[in-house]
Amino acid sequence: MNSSSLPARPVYTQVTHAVARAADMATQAYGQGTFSVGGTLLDPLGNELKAIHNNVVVNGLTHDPTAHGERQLIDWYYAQLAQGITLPPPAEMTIVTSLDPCCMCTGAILAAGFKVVSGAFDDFAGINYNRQASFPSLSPGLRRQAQTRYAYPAVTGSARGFARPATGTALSAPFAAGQTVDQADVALCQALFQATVNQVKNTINTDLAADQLHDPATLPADDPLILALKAIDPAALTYRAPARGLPDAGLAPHLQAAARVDLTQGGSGNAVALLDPFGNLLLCMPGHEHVSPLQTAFMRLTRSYAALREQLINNPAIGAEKTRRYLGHPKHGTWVFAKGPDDSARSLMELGAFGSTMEGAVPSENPVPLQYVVPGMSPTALTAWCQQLPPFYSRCVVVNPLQVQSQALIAAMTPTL
Ligand SMILES: O=c1cc[nH]c(=O)[nH]1
Repeated sequence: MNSSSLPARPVYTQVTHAVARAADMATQAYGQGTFSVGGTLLDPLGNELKAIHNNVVVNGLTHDPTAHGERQLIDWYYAQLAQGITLPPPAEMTIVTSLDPCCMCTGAILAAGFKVVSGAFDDFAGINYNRQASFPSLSPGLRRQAQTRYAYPAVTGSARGFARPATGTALSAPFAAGQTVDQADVALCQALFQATVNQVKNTINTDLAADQLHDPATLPADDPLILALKAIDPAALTYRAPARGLPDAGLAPHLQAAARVDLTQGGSGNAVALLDPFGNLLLCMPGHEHVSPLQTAFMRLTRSYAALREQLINNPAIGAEKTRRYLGHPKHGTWVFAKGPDDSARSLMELGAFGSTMEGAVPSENPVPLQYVVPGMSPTALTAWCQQLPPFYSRCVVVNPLQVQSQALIAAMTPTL
Protein backbone atom coordinates (compact mmCIF):
# COMPACT_ATOMS: atom_id res chain seq x y z
CA MET A 1 0.00 0.00 0.00
CA ASN A 2 1.22 3.56 -0.57
CA SER A 3 0.00 6.97 0.60
CA SER A 4 -2.28 7.29 -2.45
CA SER A 5 -4.26 4.27 -1.20
CA LEU A 6 -5.15 6.00 2.06
CA PRO A 7 -8.69 7.45 2.35
CA ALA A 8 -9.14 10.83 0.61
CA ARG A 9 -8.27 13.73 2.90
CA PRO A 10 -7.97 17.50 2.57
CA VAL A 11 -5.01 19.05 0.78
CA TYR A 12 -3.26 22.10 2.27
CA THR A 13 -1.05 24.24 0.06
CA GLN A 14 -1.66 27.53 1.94
CA VAL A 15 -0.12 27.53 5.36
CA THR A 16 -2.95 29.56 6.89
CA HIS A 17 -5.41 26.80 6.00
CA ALA A 18 -3.16 24.21 7.63
CA VAL A 19 -2.87 26.34 10.79
CA ALA A 20 -6.67 26.74 10.76
CA ARG A 21 -6.93 22.96 10.59
CA ALA A 22 -4.60 22.65 13.61
CA ALA A 23 -6.79 25.22 15.42
CA ASP A 24 -9.84 23.15 14.54
CA MET A 25 -8.22 20.13 16.19
CA ALA A 26 -7.33 22.29 19.20
CA THR A 27 -11.01 23.24 19.42
CA GLN A 28 -11.88 19.55 19.57
CA ALA A 29 -9.31 19.12 22.36
CA TYR A 30 -11.03 21.92 24.24
CA GLY A 31 -14.32 20.04 23.92
CA GLN A 32 -12.66 16.98 25.45
CA GLY A 33 -11.36 18.98 28.41
CA THR A 34 -7.72 18.34 27.56
CA PHE A 35 -4.93 20.78 26.67
CA SER A 36 -6.21 22.74 23.68
CA VAL A 37 -3.56 21.83 21.14
CA GLY A 38 -3.94 20.13 17.77
CA GLY A 39 -2.01 19.38 14.64
CA THR A 40 -1.99 17.86 11.20
CA LEU A 41 0.59 15.76 9.37
CA LEU A 42 1.07 16.64 5.70
CA ASP A 43 2.93 14.90 2.91
CA PRO A 44 5.05 16.91 0.41
CA LEU A 45 1.95 17.68 -1.70
CA GLY A 46 -0.04 18.94 1.27
CA ASN A 47 -2.22 15.87 1.61
CA GLU A 48 -3.35 15.47 5.19
CA LEU A 49 -2.33 12.03 6.35
CA LYS A 50 -3.54 12.42 9.92
CA ALA A 51 -5.01 15.16 12.10
CA ILE A 52 -5.05 14.73 15.85
CA HIS A 53 -5.46 16.68 19.06
CA ASN A 54 -3.91 16.44 22.50
CA ASN A 55 -5.19 13.44 24.45
CA VAL A 56 -3.47 13.89 27.81
CA VAL A 57 -6.85 14.14 29.56
CA VAL A 58 -9.79 11.86 28.80
CA ASN A 59 -12.97 11.95 30.90
CA GLY A 60 -11.32 14.25 33.44
CA LEU A 61 -8.42 11.86 34.14
CA THR A 62 -4.81 11.78 33.01
CA HIS A 63 -4.95 9.29 30.17
CA ASP A 64 -1.41 9.63 28.83
CA PRO A 65 0.89 12.48 29.91
CA THR A 66 2.82 12.12 26.66
CA ALA A 67 -0.23 12.33 24.36
CA HIS A 68 0.66 15.69 22.86
CA GLY A 69 -0.50 16.25 19.30
CA GLU A 70 2.94 16.15 17.69
CA ARG A 71 4.13 13.07 19.60
CA GLN A 72 1.00 11.19 18.61
CA LEU A 73 1.37 12.17 14.94
CA ILE A 74 4.91 10.79 14.89
CA ASP A 75 3.88 7.56 16.59
CA TRP A 76 1.02 7.28 14.11
CA TYR A 77 3.53 7.63 11.26
CA TYR A 78 5.70 4.80 12.61
CA ALA A 79 2.66 2.62 13.30
CA GLN A 80 1.75 2.95 9.60
CA LEU A 81 5.25 1.91 8.56
CA ALA A 82 5.06 -1.06 10.94
CA GLN A 83 1.88 -2.13 9.13
CA GLY A 84 3.67 -2.08 5.80
CA ILE A 85 2.20 1.21 4.57
CA THR A 86 4.68 3.21 2.49
CA LEU A 87 4.93 6.89 3.37
CA PRO A 88 7.42 9.60 2.36
CA PRO A 89 10.48 9.80 4.62
CA PRO A 90 10.16 12.01 7.73
CA ALA A 91 12.38 14.71 6.17
CA GLU A 92 9.65 15.30 3.56
CA MET A 93 6.76 15.34 6.03
CA THR A 94 5.45 18.45 7.78
CA ILE A 95 3.72 18.66 11.12
CA VAL A 96 1.61 21.80 11.43
CA THR A 97 0.83 22.39 15.08
CA SER A 98 -1.37 24.96 16.79
CA LEU A 99 1.27 25.54 19.50
CA ASP A 100 5.05 25.67 19.45
CA PRO A 101 6.29 22.16 20.35
CA CYS A 102 7.39 21.45 23.91
CA CYS A 103 10.71 19.75 24.79
CA MET A 104 9.27 16.24 24.55
CA CYS A 105 7.75 16.86 21.13
CA THR A 106 10.87 18.67 19.91
CA GLY A 107 13.01 15.70 20.95
CA ALA A 108 10.59 13.40 19.12
CA ILE A 109 10.48 15.62 16.03
CA LEU A 110 14.28 15.92 15.82
CA ALA A 111 14.87 12.22 16.58
CA ALA A 112 12.57 11.34 13.70
CA GLY A 113 13.54 14.22 11.36
CA PHE A 114 10.18 15.86 10.56
CA LYS A 115 9.61 19.49 9.50
CA VAL A 116 7.40 21.66 11.71
CA VAL A 117 5.25 24.74 11.27
CA SER A 118 4.01 26.38 14.48
CA GLY A 119 0.93 28.52 14.99
CA ALA A 120 1.05 30.17 18.43
CA PHE A 121 4.12 30.66 20.60
CA ASP A 122 4.31 29.07 24.05
CA ASP A 123 6.50 31.26 26.29
CA PHE A 124 6.40 28.76 29.17
CA ALA A 125 7.04 25.29 27.70
CA GLY A 126 7.68 25.88 23.98
CA ILE A 127 11.12 25.12 22.57
CA ASN A 128 11.01 28.63 21.00
CA TYR A 129 10.02 30.21 24.31
CA ASN A 130 12.10 33.35 23.55
CA ARG A 131 10.30 33.75 20.17
CA GLN A 132 13.61 34.27 18.34
CA ALA A 133 14.06 30.79 16.86
CA SER A 134 17.51 30.73 18.47
CA PHE A 135 16.68 27.62 20.52
CA PRO A 136 18.91 28.23 23.57
CA SER A 137 17.67 24.96 25.13
CA LEU A 138 19.25 22.81 22.43
CA SER A 139 22.78 21.46 22.14
CA PRO A 140 24.67 22.96 19.15
CA GLY A 141 23.95 19.90 16.99
CA LEU A 142 20.23 19.84 17.76
CA ARG A 143 20.04 23.62 17.41
CA ARG A 144 21.42 23.47 13.87
CA GLN A 145 18.90 20.75 13.07
CA ALA A 146 15.99 22.75 14.55
CA GLN A 147 17.03 25.85 12.64
CA THR A 148 16.54 23.94 9.40
CA ARG A 149 13.31 22.20 10.43
CA TYR A 150 11.23 24.70 12.47
CA ALA A 151 9.24 27.39 10.64
CA TYR A 152 7.30 30.21 12.31
CA PRO A 153 5.48 31.73 9.33
CA ALA A 154 4.69 35.42 9.09
CA VAL A 155 1.33 36.37 10.56
CA THR A 156 -0.59 39.10 8.75
CA GLY A 157 -3.06 41.45 10.36
CA SER A 158 -3.33 44.65 12.28
CA ALA A 159 -4.17 43.42 15.78
CA ARG A 160 -1.39 44.05 18.29
CA GLY A 161 0.16 40.88 19.61
CA PHE A 162 -0.56 38.50 16.75
CA ALA A 163 1.05 39.95 13.61
CA ARG A 164 4.68 38.82 13.36
CA PRO A 165 7.48 38.45 10.82
CA ALA A 166 8.54 35.01 9.65
CA THR A 167 11.26 33.42 11.77
CA GLY A 168 12.96 30.04 11.74
CA THR A 169 13.51 28.23 8.48
CA ALA A 170 11.76 29.30 5.27
CA LEU A 171 8.56 27.48 4.42
CA SER A 172 9.03 24.86 1.74
CA ALA A 173 6.76 22.28 0.10
CA PRO A 174 3.79 21.98 0.33
CA PHE A 175 3.06 25.66 0.91
CA ALA A 176 3.71 27.12 -2.54
CA ALA A 177 0.24 28.71 -2.70
CA GLY A 178 0.39 30.78 0.49
CA GLN A 179 3.14 31.42 3.02
CA THR A 180 1.51 33.76 5.53
CA VAL A 181 -0.96 33.02 8.27
CA ASP A 182 -4.02 35.10 8.95
CA GLN A 183 -3.95 36.51 12.47
CA ALA A 184 -7.38 35.06 13.19
CA ASP A 185 -5.99 31.53 12.85
CA VAL A 186 -3.06 32.19 15.20
CA ALA A 187 -5.30 34.08 17.63
CA LEU A 188 -7.57 31.05 17.90
CA CYS A 189 -4.60 28.72 18.50
CA GLN A 190 -3.20 30.96 21.22
CA ALA A 191 -6.42 32.03 22.92
CA LEU A 192 -7.79 28.50 23.15
CA PHE A 193 -4.64 27.19 24.78
CA GLN A 194 -4.02 30.06 27.16
CA ALA A 195 -7.60 30.44 28.29
CA THR A 196 -7.89 26.80 29.32
CA VAL A 197 -4.45 25.54 30.33
CA ASN A 198 -4.81 26.26 34.06
CA GLN A 199 -8.31 24.85 34.19
CA VAL A 200 -7.12 21.60 32.60
CA LYS A 201 -4.20 21.39 35.05
CA ASN A 202 -6.60 21.86 37.96
CA THR A 203 -8.90 19.13 36.64
CA ILE A 204 -6.16 16.51 36.83
CA ASN A 205 -4.51 17.81 39.99
CA THR A 206 -6.56 15.62 42.34
CA ASP A 207 -3.90 13.22 43.60
CA LEU A 208 -3.05 12.52 47.23
CA ALA A 209 -0.02 13.96 49.03
CA ALA A 210 2.81 11.51 49.74
CA ASP A 211 1.93 11.21 53.44
CA GLN A 212 -1.57 10.01 52.54
CA LEU A 213 -0.32 7.09 50.44
CA HIS A 214 -0.46 3.46 51.58
CA ASP A 215 2.16 0.82 50.86
CA PRO A 216 0.97 -1.54 48.08
CA ALA A 217 3.26 -4.24 49.49
CA THR A 218 0.78 -4.58 52.39
CA LEU A 219 -2.01 -5.74 50.05
CA PRO A 220 -2.61 -9.49 49.64
CA ALA A 221 -0.91 -11.10 46.64
CA ASP A 222 -4.29 -11.82 45.02
CA ASP A 223 -5.63 -8.27 45.39
CA PRO A 224 -6.84 -7.13 41.94
CA LEU A 225 -4.63 -4.03 42.10
CA ILE A 226 -1.54 -6.18 42.67
CA LEU A 227 -2.56 -8.61 39.95
CA ALA A 228 -2.99 -5.71 37.49
CA LEU A 229 0.44 -4.32 38.41
CA LYS A 230 2.12 -7.71 38.07
CA ALA A 231 0.39 -8.32 34.75
CA ILE A 232 2.53 -5.49 33.38
CA ASP A 233 5.73 -6.44 35.21
CA PRO A 234 5.85 -9.73 37.11
CA ALA A 235 8.84 -8.37 39.05
CA ALA A 236 6.72 -5.58 40.57
CA LEU A 237 7.14 -5.41 44.38
CA THR A 238 9.97 -7.95 44.37
CA TYR A 239 12.55 -5.27 45.18
CA ARG A 240 12.39 -2.57 47.85
CA ALA A 241 14.97 0.19 48.20
CA PRO A 242 16.30 0.66 51.75
CA ALA A 243 14.85 4.19 51.82
CA ARG A 244 12.82 6.54 49.64
CA GLY A 245 14.82 7.71 46.63
CA LEU A 246 17.87 5.60 47.57
CA PRO A 247 17.98 2.51 45.35
CA ASP A 248 20.83 0.08 46.08
CA ALA A 249 22.50 -2.81 44.26
CA GLY A 250 19.35 -4.92 44.64
CA LEU A 251 17.87 -2.95 41.74
CA ALA A 252 20.72 -3.94 39.40
CA PRO A 253 19.36 -7.34 38.27
CA HIS A 254 16.06 -5.73 37.25
CA LEU A 255 17.72 -2.94 35.28
CA GLN A 256 20.20 -5.38 33.71
CA ALA A 257 17.48 -7.78 32.56
CA ALA A 258 15.45 -4.95 31.00
CA ALA A 259 18.57 -3.42 29.41
CA ARG A 260 19.35 -6.77 27.76
CA VAL A 261 15.85 -6.85 26.27
CA ASP A 262 16.21 -3.21 25.18
CA LEU A 263 19.24 -4.22 23.07
CA THR A 264 17.23 -6.89 21.28
CA GLN A 265 14.40 -4.41 20.66
CA GLY A 266 16.39 -1.78 18.81
CA GLY A 267 17.63 0.27 21.78
CA SER A 268 21.09 1.09 23.08
CA GLY A 269 20.70 -1.10 26.17
CA ASN A 270 18.89 1.35 28.42
CA ALA A 271 16.17 0.53 30.95
CA VAL A 272 14.13 2.53 33.44
CA ALA A 273 12.60 1.56 36.80
CA LEU A 274 9.89 3.38 38.75
CA LEU A 275 10.02 3.11 42.55
CA ASP A 276 7.21 4.34 44.78
CA PRO A 277 7.76 6.50 47.90
CA PHE A 278 8.05 3.33 50.03
CA GLY A 279 10.95 2.21 47.84
CA ASN A 280 8.93 -0.53 46.12
CA LEU A 281 9.79 -1.38 42.54
CA LEU A 282 6.56 -0.78 40.62
CA LEU A 283 7.66 -1.26 37.02
CA CYS A 284 10.94 -1.74 35.14
CA MET A 285 10.99 -1.60 31.34
CA PRO A 286 13.09 -1.71 28.19
CA GLY A 287 12.35 0.35 25.09
CA HIS A 288 10.79 -0.79 21.84
CA GLU A 289 12.77 1.35 19.47
CA HIS A 290 12.67 -1.03 16.54
CA VAL A 291 9.07 0.19 16.15
CA SER A 292 9.80 3.88 16.60
CA PRO A 293 12.59 6.10 17.98
CA LEU A 294 9.93 7.46 20.34
CA GLN A 295 9.39 4.15 22.11
CA THR A 296 12.27 4.45 24.54
CA ALA A 297 12.19 2.77 27.94
CA PHE A 298 11.14 5.96 29.74
CA MET A 299 8.39 6.78 27.25
CA ARG A 300 6.97 3.28 27.54
CA LEU A 301 7.20 3.23 31.32
CA THR A 302 5.52 6.56 31.94
CA ARG A 303 2.72 5.70 29.53
CA SER A 304 2.25 2.23 31.05
CA TYR A 305 1.99 3.56 34.58
CA ALA A 306 -0.53 6.23 33.55
CA ALA A 307 -2.56 3.65 31.63
CA LEU A 308 -2.54 1.31 34.63
CA ARG A 309 -3.80 4.01 36.98
CA GLU A 310 -6.51 5.06 34.53
CA GLN A 311 -7.61 1.46 34.03
CA LEU A 312 -7.80 0.81 37.79
CA ILE A 313 -9.62 4.07 38.53
CA ASN A 314 -12.20 3.15 35.89
CA ASN A 315 -12.52 -0.41 37.26
CA PRO A 316 -15.56 -0.42 39.60
CA ALA A 317 -13.96 -3.26 41.63
CA ILE A 318 -11.00 -0.98 42.50
CA GLY A 319 -11.91 2.65 41.83
CA ALA A 320 -10.28 6.03 42.25
CA GLU A 321 -9.87 6.10 46.02
CA LYS A 322 -7.95 2.84 46.31
CA THR A 323 -5.92 3.41 43.15
CA ARG A 324 -4.85 6.88 44.24
CA ARG A 325 -4.00 5.61 47.73
CA TYR A 326 -1.83 2.63 46.70
CA LEU A 327 -0.48 3.76 43.34
CA GLY A 328 0.28 7.43 43.85
CA HIS A 329 1.04 10.11 41.32
CA PRO A 330 4.49 9.45 39.84
CA LYS A 331 5.72 12.82 41.14
CA HIS A 332 6.05 11.08 44.53
CA GLY A 333 8.20 8.30 43.09
CA THR A 334 11.77 7.83 41.86
CA TRP A 335 12.60 7.13 38.21
CA VAL A 336 15.91 5.32 37.79
CA PHE A 337 17.54 5.19 34.35
CA ALA A 338 20.24 2.55 33.79
CA LYS A 339 21.99 5.08 31.51
CA GLY A 340 21.63 8.80 32.07
CA PRO A 341 20.70 11.40 29.45
CA ASP A 342 23.21 12.31 26.73
CA ASP A 343 22.91 15.26 24.35
CA SER A 344 20.70 13.38 21.86
CA ALA A 345 17.22 14.23 20.66
CA ARG A 346 15.92 11.12 22.43
CA SER A 347 17.25 12.38 25.76
CA LEU A 348 15.64 15.77 25.17
CA MET A 349 12.38 13.95 24.48
CA GLU A 350 12.69 11.99 27.73
CA LEU A 351 13.56 15.01 29.86
CA GLY A 352 10.57 16.75 28.32
CA ALA A 353 8.31 13.74 28.88
CA PHE A 354 9.44 13.64 32.50
CA GLY A 355 8.32 17.28 32.80
CA SER A 356 4.97 16.48 31.19
CA THR A 357 4.51 13.50 33.50
CA MET A 358 5.15 15.63 36.60
CA GLU A 359 2.39 18.00 35.37
CA GLY A 360 3.85 20.79 37.56
CA ALA A 361 6.24 21.31 40.46
CA VAL A 362 7.62 18.16 42.08
CA PRO A 363 6.85 18.09 45.85
CA SER A 364 9.82 19.43 47.80
CA GLU A 365 10.01 16.35 50.01
CA ASN A 366 11.00 14.36 46.90
CA PRO A 367 14.25 16.15 46.01
CA VAL A 368 15.68 13.71 43.43
CA PRO A 369 12.80 12.14 41.50
CA LEU A 370 14.92 11.54 38.39
CA GLN A 371 18.11 9.48 38.80
CA TYR A 372 20.51 7.52 36.62
CA VAL A 373 23.07 4.86 37.38
CA VAL A 374 25.70 5.32 34.65
CA PRO A 375 26.18 8.87 33.27
CA GLY A 376 25.49 9.53 29.58
CA MET A 377 27.28 12.89 29.71
CA SER A 378 29.18 14.92 32.28
CA PRO A 379 26.92 15.59 35.30
CA THR A 380 27.92 19.28 35.25
CA ALA A 381 27.04 19.62 31.57
CA LEU A 382 23.73 17.83 32.18
CA THR A 383 22.75 20.19 35.00
CA ALA A 384 23.77 23.20 32.89
CA TRP A 385 21.65 21.88 29.99
CA CYS A 386 18.62 21.38 32.21
CA GLN A 387 18.94 24.96 33.46
CA GLN A 388 18.61 26.14 29.84
CA LEU A 389 15.34 24.32 29.22
CA PRO A 390 12.18 26.43 28.79
CA PRO A 391 10.78 27.89 32.05
CA PHE A 392 8.26 25.12 32.67
CA TYR A 393 11.08 22.56 32.92
CA SER A 394 13.85 24.65 34.46
CA ARG A 395 11.82 26.71 36.95
CA CYS A 396 8.52 24.96 37.60
CA VAL A 397 9.28 21.21 37.45
CA VAL A 398 13.02 21.81 37.92
CA VAL A 399 14.19 18.88 35.83
CA ASN A 400 17.61 17.91 37.22
CA PRO A 401 18.61 14.25 36.91
CA LEU A 402 21.31 13.15 39.36
CA GLN A 403 23.38 10.01 39.69
CA VAL A 404 22.17 7.43 42.23
CA GLN A 405 24.02 7.58 45.53
CA SER A 406 24.72 3.84 45.85
CA GLN A 407 28.27 3.07 44.71
CA ALA A 408 27.36 -0.62 44.85
CA LEU A 409 24.57 -0.08 42.30
CA ILE A 410 26.92 1.93 40.07
CA ALA A 411 29.60 -0.75 40.34
CA ALA A 412 27.08 -3.51 39.55
CA MET A 413 25.72 -1.74 36.44
CA THR A 414 28.82 -0.13 34.95
CA PRO A 415 30.39 -3.26 33.39
CA THR A 416 27.10 -4.25 31.75
CA LEU A 417 26.36 -0.92 30.03
O1 LIG B 1 -0.27 18.74 22.72
C1 LIG B 1 0.56 19.55 23.16
C2 LIG B 1 0.44 20.18 24.42
C3 LIG B 1 1.39 21.07 24.84
N1 LIG B 1 2.45 21.30 24.05
C4 LIG B 1 2.60 20.71 22.86
O2 LIG B 1 3.60 20.92 22.18
N2 LIG B 1 1.65 19.84 22.43
